Amino acid sequence: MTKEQRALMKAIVDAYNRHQIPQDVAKKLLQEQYSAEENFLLLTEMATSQVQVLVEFTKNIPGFLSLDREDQIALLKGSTVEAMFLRSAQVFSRKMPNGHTVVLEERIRKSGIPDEFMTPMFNFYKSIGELHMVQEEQAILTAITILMPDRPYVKDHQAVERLQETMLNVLRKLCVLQHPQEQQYFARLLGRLTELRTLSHYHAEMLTSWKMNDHKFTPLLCEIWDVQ
Ligand SMILES: CC1(C)[C@H]2CC[C@]1(C)[C@H](OC(=O)c1ccc(O)cc1)C2
Repeated sequence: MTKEQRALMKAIVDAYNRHQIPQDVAKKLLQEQYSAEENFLLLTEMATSQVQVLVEFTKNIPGFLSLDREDQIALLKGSTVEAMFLRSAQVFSRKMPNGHTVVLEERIRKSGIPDEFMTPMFNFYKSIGELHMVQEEQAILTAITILMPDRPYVKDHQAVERLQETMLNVLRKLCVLQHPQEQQYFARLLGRLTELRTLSHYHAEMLTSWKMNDHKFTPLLCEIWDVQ
């Protein structure tokens, strides 16, 4: 890896680690009681803090702030769901002490999310867990997800493509270094991004079903996902 690539990777990993989900949200998962209403409120708090953390992380991706302003918004709005699932999959499969994972899974299952959404979501978490990504890979893969040139309403495709390509080159080298025995590891990582897209489709349905049951979202979530 060249000096620049190592510097880029360090900048992204530092940003990824600097912006963590506040501990109080994670702690609350263990404390509050188990009513569907309480669970929904906790997931709302979790989603809101995840979006805040993602916005801060994105602003620290080298080159992002020099993109066209409207394209920055388009990328954030288009990638938040996928980046959120990717991050929670990583949190789920690694960071969280075992107790939390079981509790979080329990709360998610009992928060009014339609069952047909549960299976794909937890399958995704498992498939991410099985990859045993190092944190550098997680951080760069998240940046790659955010810098997707084909998001709706992106005007300057080229500029986003150039940034994403730089990240892809770093990730490819990193995968060879970190998983020398697995030839296709890099390809498998990118394959997860395809799986993520199907999840964001389910997510839209999840929001609708919550909306139908008169659940309230926070202003930030309404804004980022165009929910009125
Ligand atoms: C772990 C998850 C990624 C999975 C279950 C909780 C999440 C944080 C996310 O929740 C929301 O999107 C969400 C959206 C609006 C709302 O009011 C509550 C949660 C979906």
